[in-house]
Amino acid sequence: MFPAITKSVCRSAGHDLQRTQLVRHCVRFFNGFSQDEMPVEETPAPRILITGGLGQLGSGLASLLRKKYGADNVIMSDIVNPPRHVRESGRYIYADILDFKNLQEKVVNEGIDWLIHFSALLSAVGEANVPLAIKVNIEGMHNILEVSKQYKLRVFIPSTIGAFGPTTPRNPTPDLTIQRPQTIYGVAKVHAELMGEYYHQKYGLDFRCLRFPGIISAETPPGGGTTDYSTEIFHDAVTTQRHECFLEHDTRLPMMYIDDCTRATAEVMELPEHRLKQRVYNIQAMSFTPAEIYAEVKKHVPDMEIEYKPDSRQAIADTWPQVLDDTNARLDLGWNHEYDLPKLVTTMLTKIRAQKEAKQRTTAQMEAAAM
Ligand SMILES: NC(=O)C1=CN([C@@H]2O[C@H](COP(=O)(O)OP(=O)(O)OC[C@H]3O[C@@H](n4cnc5c(N)ncnc54)[C@H](O)[C@@H]3O)[C@@H](O)[C@H]2O)C=CC1
Ligand SMILES: CC(=O)[C@H](N)C(=O)O
Repeated sequence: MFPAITKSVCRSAGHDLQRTQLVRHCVRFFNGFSQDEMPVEETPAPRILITGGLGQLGSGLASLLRKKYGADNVIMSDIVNPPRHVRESGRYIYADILDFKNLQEKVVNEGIDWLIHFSALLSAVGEANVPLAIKVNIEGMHNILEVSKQYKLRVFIPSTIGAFGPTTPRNPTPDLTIQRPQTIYGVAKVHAELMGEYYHQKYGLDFRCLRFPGIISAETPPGGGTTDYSTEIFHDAVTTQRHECFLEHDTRLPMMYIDDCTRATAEVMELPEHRLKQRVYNIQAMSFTPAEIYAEVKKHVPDMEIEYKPDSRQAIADTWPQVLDDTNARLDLGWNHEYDLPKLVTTMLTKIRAQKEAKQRTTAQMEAAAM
């Protein structure tokens, strides 16, 4: 259809081929190509912006994408001051998703191609501050879609098991089913799924979305959700050997280790657009109850104790799926999880024990230096 962009075309336009950013703009200017359509040998690394990067999911994804595309091409952003290790690990900028002009400025100045939108208020935090959740999760998301449309970005907005409600079939929950969530978090996510699909159909926006289960990570703490117990239990296992669980022993929920989640995100972003047969996919790794994860942890920490004290999060969990049906993601995207419950437990305990030992060594060194 279009002639392939050639180096001589770029050179004749006076652009420096070493600078991938200019090549990309040059390509778009001359040919109107999307990155998918460009000849592979000419495809420069995408420039990627992650919003809400200081949350549970951002750092792991940034680190994976930086290994693939180079540290300079992956820009983390958020509205809070980053800890030192984040500042030292690559580019970090301030980006408030509620400020549209600020977003436009960042996208243009940084030459962004892919936008990974992680800013959000999670389920429990959202219920505690509904007006702020509406602002961040709905108005902020509108800004993300608009800026992505305006600058023809490939955009990823994650959805969640929280996008389903009590009338949804819970085991298994298919991609296309009843969605009547009862939290503002869930309502906003259904809205994001529908808006993304609408922008795709009306404007051709390259919107991609995976519905994640509860995510479990050692390096970054969870941000105030209904599935947070599944990360907290590991920290308690390594410190006090006692966990007070805010869900009932038999509350089954879909869960996933962070490495599977970040890999899934990178993989869905990398696929050529024609591979996507739908814009929103469920992905599943494992499902367990608090009693089941406790039993698995106890194999490694025999003194571990658990007490069940359900709080307001129980009512939320009771409306969510127990198992997601991710057949379509496995067929269309080649999705496959690597972590099951036993592998999750050994990995988390090993990592958190190592963190604890490193902290103890640092404290000992500081005390020795102060003497
Ligand atoms: N963590 C999980 O278990 C799951 C997460 N997801 C989704 O993945 C995405 C990332 O989740 P997490 O990292 O866990 O969230 P998180 O709550 O840990 O982090 C969200 C980040 O958004 C930032 N933020 C808040 N207001 C902002 C604003 N106005 N502008 C820019 N940034 C702002 C916060 O400072 C925070 O660092 C969210 O969309 C969430 O709904 C989906 C399913 C499961
Ligand atoms: C499953 C999620 O979306 C999140 N962890 C939450 O519990 O709110």
